Amino acid sequence: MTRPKVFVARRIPDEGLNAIAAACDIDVWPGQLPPPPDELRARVADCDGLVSLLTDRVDAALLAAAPRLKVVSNFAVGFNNVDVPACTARGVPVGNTPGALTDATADIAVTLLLAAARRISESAGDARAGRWLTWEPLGWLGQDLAGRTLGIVGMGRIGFATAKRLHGGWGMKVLYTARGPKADADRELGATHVDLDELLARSDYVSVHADLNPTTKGLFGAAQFAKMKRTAVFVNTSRGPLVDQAALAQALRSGTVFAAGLDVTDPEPLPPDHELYGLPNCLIVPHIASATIDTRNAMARLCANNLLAGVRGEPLPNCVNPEARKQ
Ligand SMILES: NC(=O)C1=CN([C@@H]2O[C@H](COP(=O)(O)OP(=O)(O)OC[C@H]3O[C@@H](n4cnc5c(N)ncnc54)[C@H](OP(=O)(O)O)[C@@H]3O)[C@@H](O)[C@H]2O)C=CC1
Ligand SMILES: O=CC(=O)O
Repeated sequence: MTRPKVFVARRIPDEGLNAIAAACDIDVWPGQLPPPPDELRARVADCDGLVSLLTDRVDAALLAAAPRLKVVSNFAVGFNNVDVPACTARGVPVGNTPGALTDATADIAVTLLLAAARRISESAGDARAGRWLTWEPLGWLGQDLAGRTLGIVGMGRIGFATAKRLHGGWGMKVLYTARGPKADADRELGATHVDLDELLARSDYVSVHADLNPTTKGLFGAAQFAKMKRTAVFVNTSRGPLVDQAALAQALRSGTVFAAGLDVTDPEPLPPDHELYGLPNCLIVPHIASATIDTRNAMARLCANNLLAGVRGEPLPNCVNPEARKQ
């Protein structure tokens, strides 16, 4: 019996790779950088399965180049890099890795929020550069967290985990947006579902967790930053395109908002000369929210399970388009 052929678009942890290799012939892209689109298309041409990363665009052109493709297993919970309707139309199920990275991502949201509020990046840079001259009564003053109001934009898995940490640890009051009220957040965190304008006006901290979709692209522009408190801290661990970065830079420069912490930008990587890097009240880390050893191993296991189910024609354990199997 011929073994399924699978292209893995980057080296992922061995726990996932070995499970796939035990059942399939695998071709692993060896580069640190993603395969260019034409190379990706060429590599999947005779494949039954694809392991894609959030840096790989899976679109109609790729599907057309891969007539045998039975499954796309995305090594991420976000799947905005995949044209899901095109996959569904071709009958190709798309897998993702929900839950495995919820805690790690919520930890980074809290880290960014605390670090931006307390000016950690700026003050550490000053210390390293010899600008720590004495204990300063008015130096490096930041914002408190205890008892303040947290606004969660997108109360899904990661939004909830972030709110739980900040409500439980710092007694923060929680406001949130989502497409509807969330009974667990209301019950467990005493949270309140509000519209975005109210959330922006009332929150001391705004943490963004909504997925990138047509309703969230460009959700944060100059008008939204203007509605926030001048003492507010803005955190984004979701996706860069939710934010108009020029508007954010202007808001940070002018003191319209106090500080920002970003794990995601648009584009990624952000060019080293980008204006946001020049702002002392903007802390940027390179999309590391799921980057712990255990989390990446857990993602690799979920990713392999999705891939293997797909090449066998079985339902994926975590599928974003289960309707694809009916095509
Ligand atoms: N930086 C990183 O490394 C990581 C980033 N991520 C990002 O975080 C995102 C969220 O992940 P996860 O929590 O697991 O996903 P979920 O699907 O559980 O949460 C997404 C939430 O966004 C809400 N939402 C969608 N559109 C809107 C809108 N217009 N206004 C308000 N809320 C909206 C959804 O609301 P509803 O429930 O009502 O539909 C849902 O609750 C991922 O899609 C990914 O982009 C995830 C992991 C790591
Ligand atoms: O950004 C990471 C993801 O898993 O989504």
